Amino acid sequence: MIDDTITAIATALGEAGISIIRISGPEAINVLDGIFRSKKGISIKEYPQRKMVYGHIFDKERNKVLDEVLVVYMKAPYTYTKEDIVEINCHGGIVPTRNILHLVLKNGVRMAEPGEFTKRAFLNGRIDLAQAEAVMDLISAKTDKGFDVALSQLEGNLSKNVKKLREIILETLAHLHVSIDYTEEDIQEITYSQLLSNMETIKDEIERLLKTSETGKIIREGLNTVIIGKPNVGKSSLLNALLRESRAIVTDVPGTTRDVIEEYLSIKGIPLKIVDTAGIRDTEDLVEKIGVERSKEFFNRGDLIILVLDASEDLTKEDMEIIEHIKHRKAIVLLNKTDLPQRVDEKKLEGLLPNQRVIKISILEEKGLDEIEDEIVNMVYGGNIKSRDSSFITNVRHKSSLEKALKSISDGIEAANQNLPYDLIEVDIKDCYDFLGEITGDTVDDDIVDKIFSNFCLGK
Ligand SMILES: Nc1nc2c(c(=O)[nH]1)N(C=O)[C@@H](CNc1ccc(C(=O)N[C@@H](CCC(=O)O)C(=O)O)cc1)CN2
Ligand SMILES: Nc1nc2c(ncn2[C@@H]2O[C@H](COP(=O)(O)OP(=O)(O)OP(=O)(O)O)[C@@H](O)[C@H]2O)c(=O)[nH]1
Repeated sequence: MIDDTITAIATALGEAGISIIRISGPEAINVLDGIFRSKKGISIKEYPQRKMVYGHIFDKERNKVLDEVLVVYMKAPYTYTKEDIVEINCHGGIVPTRNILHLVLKNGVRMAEPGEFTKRAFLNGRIDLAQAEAVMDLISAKTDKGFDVALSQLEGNLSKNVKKLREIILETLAHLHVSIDYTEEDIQEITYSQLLSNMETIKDEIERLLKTSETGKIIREGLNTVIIGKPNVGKSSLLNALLRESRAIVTDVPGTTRDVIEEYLSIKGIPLKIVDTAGIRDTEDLVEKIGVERSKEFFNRGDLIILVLDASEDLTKEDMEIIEHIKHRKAIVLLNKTDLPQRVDEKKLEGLLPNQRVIKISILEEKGLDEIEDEIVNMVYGGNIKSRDSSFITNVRHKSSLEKALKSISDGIEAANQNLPYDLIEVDIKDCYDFLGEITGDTVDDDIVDKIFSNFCLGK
């Protein structure tokens, strides 16, 4: 049982309309009662819970009004933490917020650790571990899609899938158990073929979930995208067009993009971390050379390569070299400047790069940009096109638990295929069950739980 009372500033510190100081725990209402003066001069305890009450925060020791506020008291267990909660809404800004926090801390309340409110919601059983992690993802989401996926997980959609799966496993384990020690007569024994069929179903579902993790990772972390091409083909112009604002320098002198520029943008909700490299070429200029080295490094690390070619000029040796390098990479080829007389044979180009889409564009005339965006969306969702809804594995911890569960169930299947004794298979199935339980936090060590919440922000 958690019996201390915690507090934190729930809003970002700085000049703002209002700030919220949150208090959770058994002493919350007593603490508020000691520092709050309602307009009518009656105790906050006389007001109904979950109603905003107007008044002032008063420091008795200093005989000083700290701020004009609105406060609310929410009674356990129907609150965020399932404990008594008090929220003080004061004026935004560092001074009143800090002063009120200090006053609360002087009244026997302890400063909350990062994520402690949400941790209490988990420990008190309002949400499971995957849902708690989703809270953090909600806050850190950079795009609509990232937010939607996190919200769906907070609502328990991932947890529901995992729980369903664990129920099937538990049922299989029950059948297996009677087959091993013949105790309970009302549960039927299981044959090897039934066992195998059950395990295959479990394996399929785990694999299905795992397949969503590639897209899930991109939704959460962004797609590392590298824009590559010779000088002057229009790389910076492309970046600007995608950003719809000019942050990279655009000129017609080759080599203006000296180093690597990184930008974040969102394409139909998919976060892209775009790197605009210094033109890949041989150069005598040292500064440029460093840029070029870094370009190559980024090129090797990118998840997606966007090669820009100038359609109005013949392909050069440098172009051919880059083309050779991207043959086996996830790449999109853009034939730019198609507003000018065309000298590049696109059929020949498509022949050189049979696995990549070649898209004709003119950044100058703003043609082909939609097609680029559509192609990126298709590449990201790829095999997951059916699951364009919001169910994705976005969390590496969940992915790793699923991988371990998959390994266990695969071991079990192999054992059953060899007609090995049931009690050996039982161990694999039980492992699979436990690994899946790590996701929802049913089977997870305290130190892992602590580590997860320590990455949360203060006040959440
Ligand atoms: N002022 C304020 N705004 C906030 C929050 C908060 O804690 N305080 N939230 C937090 O970060 C988010 C909302 N999330 C919440 C989730 C659950 C409960 C809650 O009280 N749940 C109870 C009762 C639900 C009900 O009334 O039906 C429960 O689940 O039992 C409150 C907020 C966003 N906005
Ligand atoms: N005609 C035409 N010119 C374009 C088009 N796109 C870009 N340009 C021009 O091409 C020149 C080079 O564009 P940049 O975007 O600076 O090219 P870059 O590849 O980033 O060049 P570096 O920084 O040297 O690597 C500029 O004068 C652009 O205005 C296009 O679609 N058509």
